[in-house]
Amino acid sequence: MKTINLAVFPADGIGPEVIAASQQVLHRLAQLHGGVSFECREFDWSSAYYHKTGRMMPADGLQQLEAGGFDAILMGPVGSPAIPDHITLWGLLLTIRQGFDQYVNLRPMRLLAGVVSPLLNPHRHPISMVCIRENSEGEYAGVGGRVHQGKPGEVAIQSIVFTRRVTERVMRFAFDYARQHGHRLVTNVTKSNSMQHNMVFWDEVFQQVAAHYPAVATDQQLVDSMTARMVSQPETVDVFVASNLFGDILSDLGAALTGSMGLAPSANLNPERHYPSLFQAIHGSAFGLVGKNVANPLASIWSAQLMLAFLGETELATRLMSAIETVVQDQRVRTPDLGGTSSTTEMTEAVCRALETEPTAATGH
Ligand SMILES: NC(=O)C1=CN([C@@H]2O[C@H](COP(=O)(O)OP(=O)(O)OC[C@H]3O[C@@H](n4cnc5c(N)ncnc54)[C@H](O)[C@@H]3O)[C@@H](O)[C@H]2O)C=CC1
Ligand SMILES: CC(=O)C(=O)O
Ligand SMILES: [K+]
Ligand SMILES: [Mn+2]
Repeated sequence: MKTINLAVFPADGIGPEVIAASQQVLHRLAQLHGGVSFECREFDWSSAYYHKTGRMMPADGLQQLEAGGFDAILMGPVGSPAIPDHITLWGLLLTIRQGFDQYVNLRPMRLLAGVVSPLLNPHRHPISMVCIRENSEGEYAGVGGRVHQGKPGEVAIQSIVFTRRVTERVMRFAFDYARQHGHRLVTNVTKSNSMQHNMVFWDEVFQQVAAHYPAVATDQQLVDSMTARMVSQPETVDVFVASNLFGDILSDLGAALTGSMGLAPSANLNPERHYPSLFQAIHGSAFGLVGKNVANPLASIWSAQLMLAFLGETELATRLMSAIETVVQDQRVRTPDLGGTSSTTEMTEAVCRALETEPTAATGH
C-alpha cells in the first residue's frame, strides 16, 4: 500500500467546508483504488490561529512543514473580515509560496460540458486556457515601504522585482508544459508599452526562451487588450504566461468565463520538487457563503486532482477528473453558483458516487 502524506490547511472562510469535501473525495478515491492511502495531517494555521497567537503561523512554520516530509499541501483560502488581508496573505500563503519556491502558479480554465458560461453561445468555440503565472516575485515580491504615515508628505512604495533566473524559469516551464500537453500556442502577456524597464525585460526573456522551442507558436498581447481577447475571442487563447499580478487578475476573469469562481483550480508548483507544492482553489474565503453549506467544492476538489497529476498518480487523477466532469455534465446536482439549489455536501457526495462508476484499477479497464 502506497501512502501519500498531505499537509492539510482548512484555513479560513469556506475553506473548512471545501477542504473537508476534498478530503472526503480523496479518501473515497483511495478506498475504491485499494492500492493507495492518504495520510492527512491537519494544521490549524489560519485567521483563528492569528486571533489566538498574534501570528498566522508559528515563527518556525516553514521548518515544521519541511520537517514533516509531506508530498503536498492542500490548502483552503486565507482571509477574514476581522484582519487586514495583507496580514493574512503574507502571514501564511505568500510566505509558503516564496519560502518553498513555488514559482509556478498553474491555473487551467476550461469550460466543462454542462456549465453555462456568461458568454453567449460559448460552445461554438470551446474555452480552454491555461494561465502560467509567475508566483514568486514581480509585483508580489513584497519589496517596498511606507514613510511619514498619515502626514501630507506620506510616501508608499511597492517595488516590482523581475530577475533573469526567475523570469527564465517560469517561461521555460510554460513552453515545456505546452510541449508536453500538446498545446499549439504560448501567449506572452505583457505591458511593455508603459512599463519600459521590467516588462521590456520580460519580453526579451520570452523571446530568448521561445527560441529554444521552435515547434511551439507564440504571440504577445498587452494585458489590457488580453482581457478583451479572453472575452471576445477566448478560442484564440491557449497557454499564456503572465507576471504575478497579471496572472492573478486574468485567472479570475477566466474562472468567471468558464462558469464560476467555485470551479477554478490552481497548483502552486515547485517543479524541481525540492519543496512540497501547494494546491488550492483560486477563489478566496467567500465570506458571504460561510457556514451555509452552499459553497461549490469543485474548485478545491479539482485542485486536489491537479495534485494527483503532479504527484504522478495518473490513474487517480484521470478517474477524479472524469468524476468531476460527470457530475457537472449531469446537472442534477448543482450548487447555487451553477444555478442549482444543491448543498456543498450533496455536490461532494455526487462526486464520490461518480467515482464509483468509473473503472477501478482492479477491474483493469
Ligand atoms: N488563495 C487565497 O487564499 C485567496 C484569498 N483571498 C481572500 O479571500 C477574501 C475574499 O476575497 P474576494 O475578493 O471576495 O474573493 P472570493 O473568491 O472569496 O469571492 C468572490 C466571489 O466568488 C464567490 N465564490 C468564491 N468561492 C466560491 C465557491 N467555492 N462557490 C461559490 N461561490 C464562490 C463569492 O461568493 C464571491 O461572490 C479576502 O480576504 C481575500 O484576501 C482571495 C483570493 C485568494
Ligand atoms: C492571493 C490571490 O488572490 C491569489 O493567489 O489568487
Ligand atoms: K480582511
Ligand atoms: Mn487571486
